[in-house]
Amino acid sequence: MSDWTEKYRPSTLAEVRGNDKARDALKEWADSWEQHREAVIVYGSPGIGKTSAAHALATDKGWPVIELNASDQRQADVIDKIAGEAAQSGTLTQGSSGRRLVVMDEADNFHGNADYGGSAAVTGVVKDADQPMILIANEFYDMSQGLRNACQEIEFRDVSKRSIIPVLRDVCRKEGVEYEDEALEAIAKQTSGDLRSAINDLQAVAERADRLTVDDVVTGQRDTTTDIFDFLDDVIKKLDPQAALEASYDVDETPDDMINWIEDNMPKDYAGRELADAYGYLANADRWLGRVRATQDYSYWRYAGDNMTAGVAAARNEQKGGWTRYGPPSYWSKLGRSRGSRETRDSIAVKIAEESGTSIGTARRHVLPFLAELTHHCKNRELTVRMAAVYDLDEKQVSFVTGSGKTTNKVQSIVEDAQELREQEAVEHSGGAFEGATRDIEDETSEGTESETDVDTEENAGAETEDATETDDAPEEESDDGQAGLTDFM
Ligand SMILES: Nc1ncnc2c1ncn2[C@@H]1O[C@H](COP(=O)(O)OP(=O)(O)OP(=O)(O)O)[C@@H](O)[C@H]1O
Repeated sequence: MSDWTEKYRPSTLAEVRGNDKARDALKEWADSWEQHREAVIVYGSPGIGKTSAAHALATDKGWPVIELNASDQRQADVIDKIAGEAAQSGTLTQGSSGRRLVVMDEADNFHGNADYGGSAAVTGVVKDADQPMILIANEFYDMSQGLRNACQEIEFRDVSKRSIIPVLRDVCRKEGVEYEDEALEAIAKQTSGDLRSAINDLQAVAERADRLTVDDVVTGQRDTTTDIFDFLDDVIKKLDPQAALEASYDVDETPDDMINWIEDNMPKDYAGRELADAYGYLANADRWLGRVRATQDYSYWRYAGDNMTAGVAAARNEQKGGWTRYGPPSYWSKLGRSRGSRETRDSIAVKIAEESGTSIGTARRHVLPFLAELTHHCKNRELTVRMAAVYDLDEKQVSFVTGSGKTTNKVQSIVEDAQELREQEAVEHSGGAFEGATRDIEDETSEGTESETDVDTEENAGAETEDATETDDAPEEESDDGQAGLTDFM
């Protein structure tokens, strides 16, 4: 079955749903471009129609599109060249007033890239561009001030449930899928504003059931991983190195996530020499990913990709068959997929760091996976409540750590109980149960290296040292007052 989000991508602005004001503003920007000649930043959450709107606008105006992608067009000269071409071909073309619409995706990915001249180069291009240019971004304030000042801005908001449901209904009718209204409601609700995910979920459920019912939707988890399972089977068992590499282009995972999937599943089929060789390739891939993080030069992704796909396939030296139960990488499956989940993760790490006196990096890399394991699906409710209380976590954060749905009563009631516990403890003044435990982890694991700088801002670093001294006064074990410390549950 083809991808419904592509099949039903709006082709004209009129088909872009739920963002009428933004849509009109975009049209107005384009119509008046000859007068103001400014670029525009279109920003908002993923999957709400920003890219679609840009392309639909181009169709409506009869402007051919030139696409720039921030992750592979990092260096100033590449950007200059392409923008130059856009400008040039524009003046040579007949019809459509010779205009080209330059669309730059992921325009907020340039930040912190000063060494490469990324942000400055884009700002330069934006100022000099002789063509209408749309920059698409998730986070407006992740872009440099210079860039923001040089552009107009249009915010796309999350698509409301009220706008999502008719889109889903339409797709069902066109696909001849029968549905319960409640099923569509449930999909719209669980994807909170992200229309692309809603359509994806709809398709996933429709592939399993003849008639969509609420039960199908509620029991069927978000089915975004089907592809990766097929892909794992291909890389690990079937394809030659070249084909394995090519197969990876169709998988909707970043190399950072993909390596975790491969690393966790490959040993289920590989053994001995081939296992050792495959790990060698994964180690190479990991080194390249490290270089990407250090330099923000995303062109290195391809070397990481080569190693983790073609390399792993090349390490295979005997026929593989049968069916293997692949699984999502334990902890990583919950992380890093999107900016949203990274932000949630980092917000939790900050709280852990503040409470426990660890660094934010340690909190994220070592404490958080540990908490995730212990509170998995809130099975140990008491412990989950304590965790939520100690770190003052909200529903979103609890659901992130435990992997339980945020809207379930379970998570809500845990957060309520945690709140109560906090209030009680404020009265009793009895210190955090997790402090000793997280400090132990810090002691065992801290290597002092901090290559990721995304959340470790100076402000946070300040908080870190302050809290570290506080924690030193805290007792190592906390169980004597009847409140179990984290270590007591292990
Ligand atoms: N407002 C919308 N109206 C109609 N369809 C939409 C809308 N938003 C999203 N979609 C559907 O979701 C798909 C993805 O949307 P699109 O790529 O435009 O989102 P985006 O906001 O640009 O996301 P990203 O920031 O991840 O690129 C579209 O192909 C379309 O099927």
